[in-house]
This record gives sequence, C-alpha cells and structure tokens, in this order.
Amino acid sequence: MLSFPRGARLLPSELDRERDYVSTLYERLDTLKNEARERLLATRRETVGGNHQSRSERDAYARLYEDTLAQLSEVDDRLAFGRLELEEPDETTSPRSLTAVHGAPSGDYRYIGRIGLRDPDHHPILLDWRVPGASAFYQATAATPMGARARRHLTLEGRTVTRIEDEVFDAALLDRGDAQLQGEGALMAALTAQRTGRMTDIVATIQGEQDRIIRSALDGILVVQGGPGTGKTAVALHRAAYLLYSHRERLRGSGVLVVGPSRSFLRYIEQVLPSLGESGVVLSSVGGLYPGVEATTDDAPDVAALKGASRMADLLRRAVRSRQIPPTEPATVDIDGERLVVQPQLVVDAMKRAQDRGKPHNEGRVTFNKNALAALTRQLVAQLRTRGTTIDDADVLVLREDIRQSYDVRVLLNTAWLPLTPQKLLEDLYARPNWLRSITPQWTDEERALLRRERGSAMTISDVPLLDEAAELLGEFDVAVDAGERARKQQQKRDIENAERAIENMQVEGMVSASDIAGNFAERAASMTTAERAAGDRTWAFGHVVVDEAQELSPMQWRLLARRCPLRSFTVVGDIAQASSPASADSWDRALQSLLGRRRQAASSETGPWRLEELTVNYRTPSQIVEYAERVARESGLRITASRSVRASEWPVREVQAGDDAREAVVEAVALDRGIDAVGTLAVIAPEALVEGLAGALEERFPGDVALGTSSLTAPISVLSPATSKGLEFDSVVVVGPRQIRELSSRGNASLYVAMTRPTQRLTVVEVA
Ligand SMILES: Nc1ncnc2c1ncn2[C@@H]1O[C@H](COP(=O)(O)OP(=O)(O)OP(=O)(O)O)[C@@H](O)[C@H]1O
Repeated sequence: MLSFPRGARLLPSELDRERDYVSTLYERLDTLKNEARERLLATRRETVGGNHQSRSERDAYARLYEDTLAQLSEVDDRLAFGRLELEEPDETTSPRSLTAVHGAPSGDYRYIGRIGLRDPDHHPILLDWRVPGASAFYQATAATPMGARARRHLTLEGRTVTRIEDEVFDAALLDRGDAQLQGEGALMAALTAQRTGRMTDIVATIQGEQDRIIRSALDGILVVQGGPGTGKTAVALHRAAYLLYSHRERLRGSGVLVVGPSRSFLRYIEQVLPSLGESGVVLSSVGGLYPGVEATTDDAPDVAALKGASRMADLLRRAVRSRQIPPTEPATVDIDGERLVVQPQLVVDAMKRAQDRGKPHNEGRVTFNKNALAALTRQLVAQLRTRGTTIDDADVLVLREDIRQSYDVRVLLNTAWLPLTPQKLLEDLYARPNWLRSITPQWTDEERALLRRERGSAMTISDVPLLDEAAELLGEFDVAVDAGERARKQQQKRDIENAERAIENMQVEGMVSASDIAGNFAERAASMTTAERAAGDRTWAFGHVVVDEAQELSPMQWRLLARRCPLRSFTVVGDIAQASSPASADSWDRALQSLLGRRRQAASSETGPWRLEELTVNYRTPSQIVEYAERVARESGLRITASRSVRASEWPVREVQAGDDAREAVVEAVALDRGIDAVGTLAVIAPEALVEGLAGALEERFPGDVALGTSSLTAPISVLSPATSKGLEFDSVVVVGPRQIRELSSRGNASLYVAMTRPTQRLTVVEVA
C-alpha cells in the first residue's frame, strides 16, 4: 500500500480511504440530482404568460433539467474509476477536499470519472475523462510519466469501491517497497467478463495506444487500421464522445454521425454512447443512410459489386440527362384559341440555357420552364403583332399566364423535362431494359441483366447510395417545398443562437446542447433533438462522421458519406483483411479515393490526404484462437495485420469432423460447450444456407435458448451467417463448414477470418463434408 505522512488522519486502509472519497463524490452527485429535480418541479409549476414564446421557453428549461437529470443518472454506474498521483500539486485541477480525506499528502491527486464534478465551492473533485488533464491517466508510462507518479484503478460494485490497483511510475515510490502493485487487473477483469450481447464502454481501462487515437485532432481523415478485436469499435465510439465534449462549439449544432454495417450491429453498440453521457449522435446502418428507406437485405454479390462501383455515378448522370428530351418535330399548341407552331429549336435553346446553369434536374426544370415560357411569349406576341394587334406590357403578362396555363404547352414542356423522384428514376432504370441499353453503350448485356428488376421491389442496401446519388442529381422534387425548408433552416439557426445565449446565462454548458433547446423554441421541431433532425434530413452536413467496419464500403457508399460531411472530418475504422463484401476495396488508398474525390490531388504530399493509426493488441480473443485464425487466414493467402493477444484462455481450439448430418455434430459441439459454460453467449456461425436448419435442430435440443440471426443479441445461442456476425463477439463460437464459407464468394477467406475471430473464450470448428 502507498503510505502517507505521519501525523495525518489515517484511515484504516487505502481501500477505506478510497471508499470514503468515492462516497463524497456520490453525495455530491445526489445533491446535484436533487437540485435538478427541484428546479424541474418548480419550472413545471411555474405559471407563464399565454404567449407561445414564454410557454416554449418554460418547456425548454424543463427539458434542460430533464436532460441534466438523465445524464446524472446515467453516470451513476462506475462514477469514478481512477486516480492520478501527481508530482506537483495542481491547483487548477486537483480536488482540495482531498486534503480532508487524505490528511494532506505530499503529492497531489486527480480523480478521473465519467463526468466532472465540483464541490459547492467550485473546486474540482472529479475530472471528466475527456478533459486534457485526464489524458495522463490513460497515457502515462514509467518511461513517459507525464507529470504523474502513480496511477490507481478503482473497481466499484454499485457505489462501493471493491478493489484498487496501483501502477507506480516513480522509482522512489517503488523503492519504498510498501506499494502494492496490481498490473492490469481491471483490464483483465473487463476482458474476461462474460459477454451479454451488448457492447459496454471501456472508459475505465482505455489503453495508451487507444487513448492517443481517441484524442486525435478533429480535422481531416483519420484511418484506424487494426486486426480483429483490437478495440476499433470501442475506440471509434469513445472518440465520438470525446469529440462531442471537446469540440462542443463546432459540433453541437451539426452533430456526429456514426455508421455501422447493420441494424443488429447498431443494436449491439447503441448503449455505449449513452453510458458515456452522449445522446447527440446519429447512429445509422449503411442501409439506413437515405432518410425514409431502411434497407436490410442486399443484392446477390455480383449485383452488389456492380451497384457499388463508381461507374454507377456516371450511369445515373447519363440517366438523368437522358430524361431531358429535346423534341425532334415541330409541335402545334393551342393557347386560349390561338394556335402556335413551336419549333424544336425553341425548346432546345431553353433547355441548353437551363443545363448551362448546372442545377439539379428538378431545379433546372424551373429555369427551363421560365426560359421556354419567355420564348413562347415572345413568339406569340410577334405572331399577334404581325396580325396588327396592339400589345402593351400588361397584355404581355396576361399572354404569358395564358401560355403557362395552356394544356398543350404543359404537355410539351413536361414531355421535354419531367420532374422526377430518385425512387422513380431507379425503378425505371432497372425495369426498362431498352432505356438502360441506350445509356450504357459500353456495357455488356450480362452487366445490364444484373440490374434488371421489376417495379415495386424493395430497395436493397446497395440501392441506398444510388438513391442518394440520384437525389443529388435531381434536387428536391417539389422546389417550392425546398424554399420553405431553407427558410425553416434559417429560422432554426436563429433559434440555436438564442438557445446558446440561454445556456451561457444558466451556466450549464456541456450538460445539454443549444440545439436541443432550440428544438423547443422552434415550433415545428418542438420535440426533436439535433440528432433526430439530422437523421431525417438528407442534406444535413454533419460536423464529424465515424465509420465502423469501413473496409466493407463500396465507392458509391463513400460518395454518399462524402456528401454527409463536406468538411471531410472523418474517423474511419476497419481492417482491410476482413473486407468481405463484394464491392469493398483492398487498400485504404483505394477505399478512400471516392471520399477524397478531387481533394486528393490538392492534399499536401507531406502529410498525405489522410493519416493512419494502427492498433496492434487484440483485446478480445485469446492467443491460441488468434494464432489458429491467423494461420488459416495466411494459408488461404489473406494479407492480415497480425495482432498480439493480451491473454490466453485455458481451452484449445477444437476441430470436429461432421458425419453425414452436420446438424448432429453442431448440436453435440454446442452441448459440450454448454457443459463448460451454461450461461455465457454462444454463436454458431455457418453459411447462410445452413443457418435455418441448424437453428431448428438446436431449438429442439435447447428449447427457448436459440435466436435466428441477430433477432435477439442477448439470446444464449445465436445462429448467424458470417456476414451478420461482423463486428459482434460471443463467449464461445462454433464455426460450421469452413471450406463452404471460403467458397461462398471471392471474399470467402475474409468471411471465415471474421467468423473465427468472434470468440472471447472458446472456438470450435466443425468441418462439413
Ligand atoms: N481498453 C480496453 N479495455 C477493456 N476492454 C477493451 C479495451 N479495448 C477493447 N476492449 C474490448 O475488446 C473487445 C473487442 O473490441 P472491439 O469490438 O472494439 O474490436 P474491433 O477491433 O472493432 O474488432 P472487429 O474488427 O473484430 O470487429 C470488446 O469487447 C471491447 O470492449
């Protein structure tokens, strides 16, 4: 144990000292909660004037207190988890009230926790893990102590400290021989804990290499490459929380988008950010990135590969252009009884001038209509004048209106340039082979056949970026609504500015975002947060985007993401060796080409257009499984990033040869594993074709325990395909038919590697004939 100066008011043990201190933190937390509760009640009781402004202000304050209360309750679990002992007393960040508890120790302390707390005199008693003063807790080593003498991990059960472990950076302290050092106990306890089917935060045990990435600068594109289980997802989520906290000014109105591979993956990670006190994040699967569409299934691999390729962007551009159709014959139109012969050139000129403005199709149509109406008016005026009719300026306006209302003119202009929705454009493209052929002269018939699809079919994950690309090329369908939307956004901006001032006056910065309050000020968005508004708005520009399992994205998906963050502030995490989707890239350079677009050339050659960080330690999988999976991967020619596992488990990898009936062998393998651990989570990962049969057989043997796919992530036994297991983890995994998984597609080797690296404890491999 660490000793303290003689004469100090010594408590029975270090553990008691920490219990004492942590209980003062909880007391403070409770006081703050009570205050927020009382304010909330008082606000609700308040009678306000009848006007909308005062009612909405009262509601905004009520919401602020509700959010504060929710946030204070969220951090109750493991409120504090660490302590730094500093070389020098640190007046600005060290808790003074420590002196009372610890009896004026010679050094000084910083307690680190989920949020920052101050005592009633405004002295800090707990530092938020995200503030710069806390980084030494994660990054200090004996070689680089960063001004710290020692680090202490506190393990809490409920509100009670049950364990402390110290790491000492100071040789003098070590020499005293009275310090009990407990290496990486907290980390190991976290890593070997049974999995629940939901990811938890790692804020108490973030490792140095991870912390440096979490705190890396906001701007630019940061790529985090690491093998399976190296904590990429964990780091990405903690980075989102860190950025929101540290760059509030920039991100509070714009928000952060976190993109994951599937809905089930999002369910797996969705509790991590709230447990870190963050709710201002939009979580989206790649299939949910187009508002109003939630695609959960994908096309066959060859179709998905084609739809993901960047040449689809050219195809869509051509498709849209080809819907601007100049007439080839003169047309005769009737305008309130007057017949006018319209030459193709008049329409062509109006079209050309609209196209030259470079606006999206639907907006360009407004210009086209205006140009055509003006030309038709001139022609009609000239025609009438040649017949001797006198026409003044007022008459011209009337004639123009007659032309606009003429049925024939409407047909003429609509035939040339019809407004379109992205859905309609895509459906037509798939369902009209002749049209597709006319705009794909370089394609083969086989390629065109891949796109063939009946109208009314559900949109797939690969359709989502195409819808978005089409929406970009088409612009708003209803241009009048678009103008209304712009006005609404401007009003919202003003509301946010008002709310920011309110927050400053209340001295509650960081507890709730201005945009949340502005949501209450603005009538239409009364009940929406920034995240909710951003999620429903295709043109929302996020302040930062985090992409997980980024190796899987197709060029078309990258193009969509580039539009979501024009500033190109990205955290991209993934493992190129795990890339198993048909349109994924085989290097980060290639993957990011579509994200960077033209900026690539502009980027400085010294720093490159993106910066790379690597994670090398596998926190999930025991060494014997890592070695096994890496050997299998290497033998199949996969270029993997080798990782070092932090631990071994006591179970060797089991290999089983199935007889004629694979189901029997799998049920036996699962039964054997349940004999070792009856309550942990287990996944059977098999080729899609076997999944249903295996789930049925397992349900017979383990009734009520089996979930098909990711229908229930907390089920004791899940039966999944390799693709759905991406990013998830289980205590034990049974991989069925490794050869068949390999042969699934050209990326089958990567799928097998993904499957084999899901366990935290045990792996069984069932070979199927
Ligand atoms: N510093 C840490 N402290 C405690 N647990 C950690 C730490 N780092 C990672 N882990 C745990 O290790 C496991 C793997 O982490 P994560 O899922 O983030 O890895 P990954 O690199 O995204 O894996 P994959 O590429 O295979 O999906 C998780 O259970 C995570 O909580």
